[in-house]
Amino acid sequence: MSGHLHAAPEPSVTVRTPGKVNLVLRSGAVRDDGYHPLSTVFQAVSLFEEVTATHVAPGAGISLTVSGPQADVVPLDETNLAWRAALAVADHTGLDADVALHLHKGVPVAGGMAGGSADAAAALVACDALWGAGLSRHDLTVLAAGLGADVPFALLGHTAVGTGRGDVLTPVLTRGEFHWAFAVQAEGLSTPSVFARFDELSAAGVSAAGADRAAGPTPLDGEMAGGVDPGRSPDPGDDAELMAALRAGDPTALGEALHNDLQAAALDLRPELGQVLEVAREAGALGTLVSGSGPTIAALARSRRHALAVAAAWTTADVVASVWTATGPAPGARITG
Ligand SMILES: C[C@@](CO)(OP(=O)(O)O)[C@H](O)COP(=O)(O)OP(=O)(O)OC[C@H]1O[C@@H](n2ccc(N)nc2=O)[C@H](O)[C@@H]1O
Ligand SMILES: Nc1ncnc2c1ncn2[C@@H]1O[C@H](COP(=O)(O)OP(=O)(O)O)[C@@H](O)[C@H]1O
Repeated sequence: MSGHLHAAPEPSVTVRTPGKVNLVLRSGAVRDDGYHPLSTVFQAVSLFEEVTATHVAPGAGISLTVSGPQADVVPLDETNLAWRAALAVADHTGLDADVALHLHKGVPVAGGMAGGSADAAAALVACDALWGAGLSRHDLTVLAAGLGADVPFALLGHTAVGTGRGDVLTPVLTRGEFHWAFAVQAEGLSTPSVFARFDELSAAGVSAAGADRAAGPTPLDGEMAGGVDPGRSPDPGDDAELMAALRAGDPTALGEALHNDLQAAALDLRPELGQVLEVAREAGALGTLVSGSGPTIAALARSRRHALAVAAAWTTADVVASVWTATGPAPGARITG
């Protein structure tokens, strides 16, 4: 007896996407559309979001559930970026937006590590696969950029330069594995409010290096003065030393090249972050900085063991809500089940 073998439609698809740290973030003056021109280097780290998309009855619409350590502070309605991602796939393809989404959150919420963006990227890939939409990588990237400046990077992963709003990506060659410790605060910071404070500080002529100095001496002092320059778009060519450190897999050189123009604004809004930076430096971190718009503090360590020692120093000093360790770079969106 012979017959056609039909692959049974998958009842659900699970996609894993990484959180990120910005190794360098330089911002120009705010544009007319409210966005800032950026020159940033993203590194994906091994803290992952997992989004499962499951078939539901036709006409059932979108539903959303969330699990993980901070699930209670994640919106469960159409403001959730994963929900918006499912709608974007349906709108683009003309398919019905019928899906049950479950998010398992492994990235700190509102911490400057782009967990919501990672959910959006995962939901794009999961809905595309579940519905058999057959979107190209290019289609997915365009939809991702429409959802948020950070979303295309969560698709791509690894390490990449971001220009434009941070959504125009160029992959960066790196060697080896870098070890990170992350200090997470009880309350997140809103990205627009940090950019708004950045604008105010820029207008007042306060440089990023000035705020860093207030939190203690750093190898970046002097070198980064004038990092806030509202007069021009930032130039990725400024980061040759960082690129060389990544290519060589040299964590000491990478630590010295870390820089974030939004750090002054985040420290201004949360002065207590100065102590978190200080504790990491005392624990021998190779470099420290605010991750993205904060308030998470990222510390680059010599090894996995050293990352754990930095995390332990934060816990002992009682200056954080939770500590996380991870390695980078990590891969972008992957279907895992
Ligand atoms: C600061 C960064 C650094 O990687 O990350 P987070 O710290 O949020 O993770 C990103 O630029 C955030 O990207 P994302 O969170 O996707 O931003 P979006 O949702 O597109 O924009 C939210 C708001 O942030 C501000 N914004 C964002 C990106 C940008 N290049 N300029 C901006 O001024 C705008 O006020 C915008 O309305
Ligand atoms: N899937 C999601 N996960 C977390 N937060 C989300 C999500 N969708 C929308 N949000 C909203 O976006 C805000 C910032 O989200 P998140 O991506 O975690 O931080 P950040 O932008 O600092 O990297 C949250 O406070 C929440 O209100």
